Amino acid sequence: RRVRIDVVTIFPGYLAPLREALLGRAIEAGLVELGVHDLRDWTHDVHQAVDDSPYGGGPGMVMRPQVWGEALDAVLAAGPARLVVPTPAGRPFTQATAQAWAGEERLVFACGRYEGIDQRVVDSYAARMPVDEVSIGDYVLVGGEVAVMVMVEAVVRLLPGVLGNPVSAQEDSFSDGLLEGPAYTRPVSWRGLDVPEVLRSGNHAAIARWRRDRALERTAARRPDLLDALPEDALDRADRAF
Ligand SMILES: Nc1cc(-c2ccc3cc[nH]c3c2)n[nH]1
Repeated sequence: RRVRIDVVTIFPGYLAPLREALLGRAIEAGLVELGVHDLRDWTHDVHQAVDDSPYGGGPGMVMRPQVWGEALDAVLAAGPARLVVPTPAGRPFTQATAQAWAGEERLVFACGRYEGIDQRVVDSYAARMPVDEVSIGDYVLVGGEVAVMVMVEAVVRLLPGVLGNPVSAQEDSFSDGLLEGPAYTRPVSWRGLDVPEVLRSGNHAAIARWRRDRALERTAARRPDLLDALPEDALDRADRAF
């Protein structure tokens, strides 16, 4: 199954890293198609204006609906898709979102800049296709491009054939609801710090127990919200020590 991803932005160069490394190889292997489009290609004025002052006043500029409408109509002409608009005001983008989108045939990302895109763009497309306004976290970026990079990477790594060892995609930090614990490799002693004995014991039950304990400990310390979100039966008696 291949996914077609299109991105519309006024800074197409910002998306260039998507063609590097793992994702670049996935594109070359035909596992995913990526199209990056310059919003200004759909302007008609000499200044290629994509923004204008906000109705109701306030700081900054808002991106004009007409230009976005022509760009998205053109990009969407290739077939039905899910439209994704990054915004700090969006629903949280999570691993579950990435999993869901990995099953889509087409994703179109609209990268805003300035104070964002005229709301009528989202409203008009939401009438005829799935439109998701999503946030990648509670911090404010200057535009949607970085958020799109994050989301594209999170989605594409889940596609069959993209990751060398697909199991790691299943055993993500968030797949059992806990954070990933610490990892170690050679040398056994480094700058006076030793690898925990249990990991070199060959006792796989003890190793599994130790790893779960470290994951629980870390989750309790850093993300108690994830612990609270665990289903009732997720923690056994040994787990409840944390
Ligand atoms: N999670 C998150 C998204 C954004 C974002 C997304 C689009 C635009 C357009 C202009 N500023 C933007 C900021 N910041 N933080």
